[in-house]
Amino acid sequence: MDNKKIGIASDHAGYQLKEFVIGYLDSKGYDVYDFGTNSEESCDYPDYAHPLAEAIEKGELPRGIAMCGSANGITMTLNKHQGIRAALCWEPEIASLARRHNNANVCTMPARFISTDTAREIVDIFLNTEFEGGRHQARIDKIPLKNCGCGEKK
Ligand SMILES: O=C(CO)[C@H](O)[C@H](O)[C@H](O)COP(=O)(O)O
Repeated sequence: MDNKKIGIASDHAGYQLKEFVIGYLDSKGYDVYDFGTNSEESCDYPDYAHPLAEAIEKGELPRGIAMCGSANGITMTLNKHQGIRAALCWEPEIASLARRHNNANVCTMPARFISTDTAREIVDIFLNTEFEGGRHQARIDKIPLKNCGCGEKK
């Protein structure tokens, strides 16, 4: 998979930050796939989060970045997809842990609560930090309901 490919999505609240991050990724030579939204006109984050998640699940893109106002709604939506591990990153150390311990494949950011400088730092860490595996892989393997030993197992 081409590690220079990255998907990005936001709602209206995340639009300005999305445009900033696209410009930053372009300047670093990333191949950015923009799933919208395309303005600050009010919209619904699931309409943009689901297509991004599907592209990652299908293997068309290795990872993504997404933002809404608080990042809660877009993170909740992305994590409905079995192949997505979206982590809400509001500061750099959380972004590092999201990669090292959680092998996050989508970084989400709360556009209304972080600066562009912080967002740039979070993006750099998310894109350049390796997963540590080991005990963390064993934990990730238990995230799907079918592997957790609880109610949904048939
Ligand atoms: O933060 C969000 C969801 O978790 C969204 O960005 C919404 O925009 C947020 O809920 C605020 O909604 P509003 O329509 O922008 O007031």
